[in-house]
Amino acid sequence: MKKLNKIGVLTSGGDAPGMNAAIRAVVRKCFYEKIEIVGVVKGYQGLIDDNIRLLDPSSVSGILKEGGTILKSARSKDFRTKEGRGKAYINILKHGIDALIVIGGDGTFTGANIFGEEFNIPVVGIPGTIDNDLYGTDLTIGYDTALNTVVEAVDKIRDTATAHSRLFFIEVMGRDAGFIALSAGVASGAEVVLLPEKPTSYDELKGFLEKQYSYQKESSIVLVAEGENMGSTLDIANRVNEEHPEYDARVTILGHLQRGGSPTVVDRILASELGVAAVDALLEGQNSIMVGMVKDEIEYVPFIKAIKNKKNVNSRLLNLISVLSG
Ligand SMILES: Nc1ncnc2c1ncn2[C@@H]1O[C@H](COP(=O)(O)OP(=O)(O)OP(=O)(O)O)[C@@H](O)[C@H]1O
Ligand SMILES: O=P(O)(O)OC[C@H]1O[C@](O)(CO)[C@@H](O)[C@@H]1O
Ligand SMILES: [Mg+2]
Repeated sequence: MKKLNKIGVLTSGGDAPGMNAAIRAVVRKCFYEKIEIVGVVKGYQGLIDDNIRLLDPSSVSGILKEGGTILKSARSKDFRTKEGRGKAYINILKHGIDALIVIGGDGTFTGANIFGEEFNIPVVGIPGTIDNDLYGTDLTIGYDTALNTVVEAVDKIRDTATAHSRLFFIEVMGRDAGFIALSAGVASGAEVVLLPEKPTSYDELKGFLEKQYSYQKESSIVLVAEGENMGSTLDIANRVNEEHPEYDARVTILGHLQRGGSPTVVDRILASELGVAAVDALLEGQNSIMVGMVKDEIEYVPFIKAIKNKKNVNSRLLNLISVLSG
């Protein structure tokens, strides 16, 4: 195994609270192990554009509690091309980088897997995405903070919904995954959740809502994952209002506020553990793997498994929504 003298670290895809805590852990662990560490600014695009700078323990002072990412993030189109990845590799050689740590989601790991195979450079991934849609880790960095943000917002909407006896459709993030909608739904007492993993028909939804209305509930909340199957949340709510004007339905789209804010304790600890584990993995000669946390143990999960294997939504939680919404 080639000696590790210099590691590069980057954040990629949607930012997630706790990415900074992970960067800090990687940088401080490298210092501890006497390995040089450089930060790549703006994800894979920064590798292509040679936007690379030296980091030291003081460059990560005070960032543990900060949302966003000091290294910035990007969704790089160029990295999807062989030519772009070729440019990235030239810059890796230019800076003498021996291995990469990438912090991001499924897309980031897909890119890392291709790059590692093309150029034979060791890459280790740290799961950082609010979506929690990676197999091989119980939680991804940022998910817990996003959940807390969503629940705080839904609680507030519940106050006004109850005051006016209204139905609210609240859209949360999750292009392809319903983890945020489901867990936040249980934690905020949502009456219905709409998830991409469990397609619901309009008639089923109508049936749920009619049942709720017949109970004379003070308010009802439908938490909608953005990737659910029925189309736009506004269209669903408009149709419901046309057929049932008495529900007086309203729509709130929580949007990007879910990605910001200071990370929770859970995310800070997870990010610190996985940041250190990623450097350990490289020192052990690991390659093309994600470091995950399963039942409080660090696991090395091949990128291909983390991306391709399906992490199932918790059917117990789904059942709770219908049992407890009465
Ligand atoms: N097939 C691919 N080939 C090369 N690079 C890829 C590929 N898929 C994704 N990437 C790179 O990874 C970046 C991040 O992926 P993506 O935008 O899907 O976000 P993500 O890592 O899944 O995070 P999140 O879902 O939380 O936003 C892409 O912008 C692109 O640069
Ligand atoms: O607006 P952007 O940055 O493209 O990101 C939106 C997407 O990113 C995610 O938040 C994940 O980071 C998805 O749930 C969402 O669909
Ligand atoms: Mg993703």
